[in-house]
Amino acid sequence: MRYKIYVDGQHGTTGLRVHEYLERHPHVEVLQIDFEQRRDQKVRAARMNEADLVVLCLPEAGSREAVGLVENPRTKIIDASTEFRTNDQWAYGLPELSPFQREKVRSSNRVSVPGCHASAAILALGPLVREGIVPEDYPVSIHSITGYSGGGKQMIHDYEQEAIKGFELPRPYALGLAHKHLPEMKKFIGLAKNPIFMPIVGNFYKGLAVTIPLRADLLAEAKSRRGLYDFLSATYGDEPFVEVVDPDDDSRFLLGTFLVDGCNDTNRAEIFILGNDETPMLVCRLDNLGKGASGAAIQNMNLMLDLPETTGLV
Ligand SMILES: NC(=O)C1=CN([C@@H]2O[C@H](COP(=O)(O)OP(=O)(O)OC[C@H]3O[C@@H](n4cnc5c(N)ncnc54)[C@H](OP(=O)(O)O)[C@@H]3O)[C@@H](O)[C@H]2O)C=CC1
Ligand SMILES: CC(=O)N[C@@H](CCC(=O)OP(=O)(O)O)C(=O)O
Repeated sequence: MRYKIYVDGQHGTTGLRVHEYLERHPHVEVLQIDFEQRRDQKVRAARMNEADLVVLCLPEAGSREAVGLVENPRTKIIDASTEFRTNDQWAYGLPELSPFQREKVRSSNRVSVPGCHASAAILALGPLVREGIVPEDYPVSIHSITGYSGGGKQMIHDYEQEAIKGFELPRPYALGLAHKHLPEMKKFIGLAKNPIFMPIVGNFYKGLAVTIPLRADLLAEAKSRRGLYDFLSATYGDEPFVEVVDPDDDSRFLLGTFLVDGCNDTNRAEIFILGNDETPMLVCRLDNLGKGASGAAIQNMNLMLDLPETTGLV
């Protein structure tokens, strides 16, 4: 049996990538619309209500509107935007979030895809807060380096067509420290207050690494780098898409520097514990269009359709 899937926003950055995954997927049939019809509400609504599952790859307002067009009670929805991520009616699409989350996704018909920076931060820090090793009122500070495809069609255009002067250099943004991923980071890491978060966008297409330095003397339970590694690697066990890298493994660096593109073209996230025993530093890298968006959408789709979770993904 092949499930009918419709991708709304299929000509955008995330949508195109979801399409690429679906074309190689053995258990789905993709419902198409012409490029000219991509904003035609009637055509889109017809496809959505015909589908077993819809993937929304739209800005927030578009997602709100599209959800309202789905009348078929059997149509499941995955939304890639920020719109529903902290909405309790929706399952947060990070199956590795806790021992219960995979089942929650599997049994939900409304699932939101986590933000790319948020996915990396939650995977690295969430288990430590949940276990009480990092106190929930710890003053968490996070930075992230990301490729420009995270900014969608407009940012890709600005980099590749406009070649705006200044864009050849790394650019810190969200300078008011009010990035849109803060609510989901706070909620799903389990923090009492928002973390301080500042991302930097660089002159490369994709790849992302989030960094979270910790002060060992402020932890509720003393842990060396190796102690943190032991805890996190036991937490993620046999997870197919999350790897915790042994602190003695030096093979993944370039002349002592960190590579943010090390998980590109995969749905994987790698967690490193860098720094030292006094100041351990969690770093999580992923492909912002893989585990940070489109790959994650496919992983969730597999769960929601009761297919093997890794189908079509590496
Ligand atoms: N890029 C990334 O790394 C990530 C993106 N996301 C999220 O995914 C969503 C899509 O992002 P992204 O693909 O980057 O964005 P893009 O700007 O690249 O693409 C958005 C697509 O949505 C279409 N669209 C916009 N508004 C409407 C509407 N009202 N009705 C129908 N179609 C509409 C656009 O059509 P048109 O061609 O006419 O402009 C375009 O094809 C966003 O919510 C974003 O936050 C999530 C994680 C990562
Ligand atoms: C470079 C860049 O602008 N990146 C985006 C990340 C996009 C993302 O993860 O997803 P959502 O838009 O779905 O939250 C940003 O930081 O807002």
